[in-house]
Parts: sequence; C-alpha cells; structure tokens
Amino acid sequence: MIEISGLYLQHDGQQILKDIDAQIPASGLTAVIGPNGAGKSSLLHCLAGLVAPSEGSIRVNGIDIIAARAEERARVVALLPQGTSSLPRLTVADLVAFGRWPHHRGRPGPQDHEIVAASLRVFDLEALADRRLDTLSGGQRQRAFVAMAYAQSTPWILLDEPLSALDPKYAIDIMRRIHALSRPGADIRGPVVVLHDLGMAARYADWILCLKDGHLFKSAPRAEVVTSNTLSELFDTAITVEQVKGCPVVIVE
Ligand SMILES: Nc1ncnc2c1ncn2[C@@H]1O[C@H](COP(=O)(O)OP(=O)(O)OP(=O)(O)O)[C@@H](O)[C@H]1O
Repeated sequence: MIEISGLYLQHDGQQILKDIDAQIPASGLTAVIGPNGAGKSSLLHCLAGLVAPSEGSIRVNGIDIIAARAEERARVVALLPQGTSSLPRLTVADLVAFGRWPHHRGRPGPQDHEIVAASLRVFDLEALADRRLDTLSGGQRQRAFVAMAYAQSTPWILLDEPLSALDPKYAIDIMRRIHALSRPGADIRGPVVVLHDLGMAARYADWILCLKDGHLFKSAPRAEVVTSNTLSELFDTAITVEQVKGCPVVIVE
C-alpha cells in the first residue's frame, strides 16, 4: 500500500500539492487523473521519492520513501517520467538493461540478463531487441521505456502519461500490458498511471486518484469516480458516462 499523509509541495513559493491524504491499494491498477497543472506529475515524483515534499509523509509498502536511501527506493518504486528523451544511439536491449542498474551498479549478473530477457518478452520486444531507438515508431519506443521500468523489478511501477502521442492501437496495446502487470500472478506489480484518456481510466483502472488544483479531489474505486457528476466537477466541463457493451464510456460534451 502507498500511504500519503498531510502532503504539501512547494516550488518557487507556489503551492503545488496541498494537504493530500490518500491511500493507494497494493492490488490492482491505479489511475491518477485531473486537469492540466493539477499536480499529477509532481505527485508521482514525490511517490518515487525524487522530490521531497515541504510537509507530510509517504510510506510505500511501509517504507518512508522520502527518508529512504536511493538504493532502497529503487527497489520499491520505478518511475517512468513524462516525455522521456529517446536516447537514439541505444538499442532496445540496452535501454531495458538500464532498468537493472540499481540492482547491479554496473556489474550485471546472470539474473540481470534473465530479467532483461523476460522484460523484452513481456512487452513483445524480442524481435526489436537489437534495433536502435531512433529506428522505432513512437509506440514501439514507448513500449521499450515501459519495459525498462518493468525490468527494475519493483513492486510499484509509476508511469507518467505512457499513452501520450500514441494512436489507439498502440495505446490500447500498452494499456493492456500495463493492466496485465496488476493482475494476480507470479510477478504482480502495482502500476500507478497518470492518464489523460478518461476512457482508458474508466476501463482499466481499479482505483482512481483525482487531483484538482493541487488538492485531492477524490481517491476511490473506479465505480465511485467514473460518474457523470464526479468527472464533470473534476474537469469543470460537462461529461457524461454511459455503459456500452458493459464498459463505461466517457463522453465529453
Ligand atoms: N520544477 C518546478 N518548478 C516550478 N513549478 C513547477 C515545477 N514543476 C511543476 N511546477 C508547477 O506545478 C504545477 C503542477 O504541475 P504538474 O506537472 O505536476 O501538473 P500535471 O497535473 O502533471 O499537469 P499536466 O497534466 O499538464 O502534465 C504547475 O503549475 C507547474 O507549473
């Protein structure tokens, strides 16, 4: 579980996150949603322990993530930030292998190689392993970055807008793979994913944390968040939720 208590974050005298108390359950996929500038990326950086809040605490699986040493943090949480640069000269396999760095510190062993191979498999990248990143499509490249975060083998995997700039086919493909990580199995992970696509959040999230203007607007199971009233109020615009073929469909009017 991730436990956030009394969290405040300030940048240059501006309050970015304000008095956030929330819990993110250990099982299932969590989406973080909210308007532009609400503080979603800032929250993710705090959860990864990369940005120290001005007040409050964050415990990830019981560990005080702000006080923890970098190596300890990197074994609990992997963060894929928004708009990762493409590092063009690297191959896909090199990039994914970076995910193992916190474990081997430059001396990869057999287990690291096995985990890189498994990560390439999970994200269907084996055929692309030796391709340089600058020869891939945006969707393939994004899959490689998510695989790198996966290779870090942490119980939590934080992804900031992993679907941005992807066409529907690539977006649904990555979303399904991320969702599969959160399902019970041998290697279950807790994905926490910033999503602008409300349709994806409505369909794949088990839990949704909503931020608005730096405040916690709501943190609840999907069914309590994906309603016309809640989404309209969160985004200050008319939004209707309807059921089509048993799935919630979000219509921005
Ligand atoms: N390093 C920083 N220095 C100063 N202000 C910052 C910094 N990082 C973020 N901010 C400000 O904090 C606020 C929240 O930004 P953040 O990127 O966390 O929001 P977001 O919800 O992820 O936005 P978006 O949906 O547009 O990506 C914004 O007003 C932004 O300008």
